[in-house]
Amino acid sequence: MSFDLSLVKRRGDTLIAAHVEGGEGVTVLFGPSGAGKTSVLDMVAGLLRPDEGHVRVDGVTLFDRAARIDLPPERRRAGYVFQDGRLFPHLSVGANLRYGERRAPPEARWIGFEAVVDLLGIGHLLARRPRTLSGGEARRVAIGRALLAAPRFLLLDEPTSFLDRARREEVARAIEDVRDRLKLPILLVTHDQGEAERLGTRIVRM
Ligand SMILES: Nc1ncnc2c1ncn2[C@@H]1O[C@H](COP(=O)(O)OP(=O)(O)OP(=O)(O)O)[C@@H](O)[C@H]1O
Repeated sequence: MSFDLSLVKRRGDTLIAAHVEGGEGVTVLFGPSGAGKTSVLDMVAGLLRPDEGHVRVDGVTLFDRAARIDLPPERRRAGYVFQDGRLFPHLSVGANLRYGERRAPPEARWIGFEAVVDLLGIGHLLARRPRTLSGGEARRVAIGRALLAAPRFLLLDEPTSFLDRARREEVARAIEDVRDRLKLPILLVTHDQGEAERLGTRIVRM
């Protein structure tokens, strides 16, 4: 089992609740704007504290309110790809990727620079600055940077939003490759039904 989540959080007037028991592959959080999908990713990453519940990934407890366990984000080892990518604008693509790699403790590294570059097809972009990339290229680089930090699991927040059809296809294929070749547990947020069905091994409605 990969994700075992039971989360309750009140934010303003909204009560966010999510229950996920997933196997391998991609678990999709699907639902309308404001349902709390990004908040769930933040709780799994350790950026937002749930009011109740637990977060377990591959049998490791990252948070358990009752047992008073609350690992800090850096010990959870999430590869969190935010909706806007958040590449460093002043660094080249290659330097953005190397930044991810430096965050990984050497003994934890399980994938190398060349393997990530090949998997995501970004070798021709290494010298470029983020502002010169297309939306799809930037998303693939952000996924690459997250992978190089040797995550135990990936959190992808609306990875194809604000992209045109061709770029959506490019990013969806990259996620399929990560899913099928790396066997990393992935929690992915979308409000696009087609994308949920295409990428999700299972869909959790919120
Ligand atoms: N910092 C905050 N303080 C108070 N309420 C917040 C805060 N951030 C988000 N919320 C509220 O929490 C709820 C869930 O927000 P969240 O961003 O997790 O939803 P979402 O499903 O990811 O939405 P979207 O698809 O629009 O990104 C919303 O009602 C939102 O208004």
